[in-house]
Amino acid sequence: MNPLESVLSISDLWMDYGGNYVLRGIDLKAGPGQIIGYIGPNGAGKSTTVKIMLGLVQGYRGTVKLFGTNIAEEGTNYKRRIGYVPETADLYDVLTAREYLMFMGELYGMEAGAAENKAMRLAGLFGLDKAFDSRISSYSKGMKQKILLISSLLHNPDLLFLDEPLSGLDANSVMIVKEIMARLAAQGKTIFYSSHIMDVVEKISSRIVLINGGQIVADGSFEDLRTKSQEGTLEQIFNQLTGFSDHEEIADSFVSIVKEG
Ligand SMILES: Nc1ncnc2c1ncn2[C@@H]1O[C@H](COP(=O)(O)OP(=O)(O)OP(=O)(O)O)[C@@H](O)[C@H]1O
Repeated sequence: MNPLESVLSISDLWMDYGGNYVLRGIDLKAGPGQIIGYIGPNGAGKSTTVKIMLGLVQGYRGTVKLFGTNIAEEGTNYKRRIGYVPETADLYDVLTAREYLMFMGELYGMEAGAAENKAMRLAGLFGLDKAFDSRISSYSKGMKQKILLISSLLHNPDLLFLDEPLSGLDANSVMIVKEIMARLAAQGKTIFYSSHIMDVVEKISSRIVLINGGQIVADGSFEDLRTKSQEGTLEQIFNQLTGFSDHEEIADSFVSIVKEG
């Protein structure tokens, strides 16, 4: 198999909800060591693509292969090699971090003691040692996000789906997580990174895939995209490729309505 398709291969992926097409022929292949910035406007179809790959959404047309296996034909074994940080997570927040992470580790097939030990050391590196036995419901937004990141990585997955992984993190933690991602990619992990924070995507992605209206409208390194679009920043490229130039007009109208007596 071509190493550049060996982790993930999506061919002609279509998905509709009651006749409303949200994915229109997505073709995407990825290999080890890539950090793919998967971006697009709200409702473009990013989460739907990711949820299909995770086996959470059925009823699509096309072929999705992970690690060379068609996910429609295999059981759930391939999921052991996947980690996922969802945009909004329902953490079982009556549990403590220790209980939650042990539970997650066991779901991924880890032995309880091994999961506990690894979770405790990872939480310590995120400064969560003192809170490790407190209920997650008492955690701040950033602390919860750190737990999600740990739980996505506990089983050492080869493919990571991260949806706004830096959400709620302070500047120091953001730096740590960016470094972690770069190191994981250097070890051959594949990272699928969805975010609306364009300057971070621009910096950390080795490849950027822009989806609009359920179709891929750009795929390449930031430098490739910049050369093609003749724009300076990823934010400008994003606006150009999604045909958006009305921000000032919309802001004017918004503020004038706000000002109404
Ligand atoms: N279960 C569902 N039933 C009906 N429509 C859905 C369902 N899930 C998603 N959609 C629609 O599919 C389209 C794509 O949604 P999706 O969540 O994939 O977008 P997204 O690119 O992840 O957006 P965002 O940036 O807002 O997270 C949207 O129009 C959404 O309303």
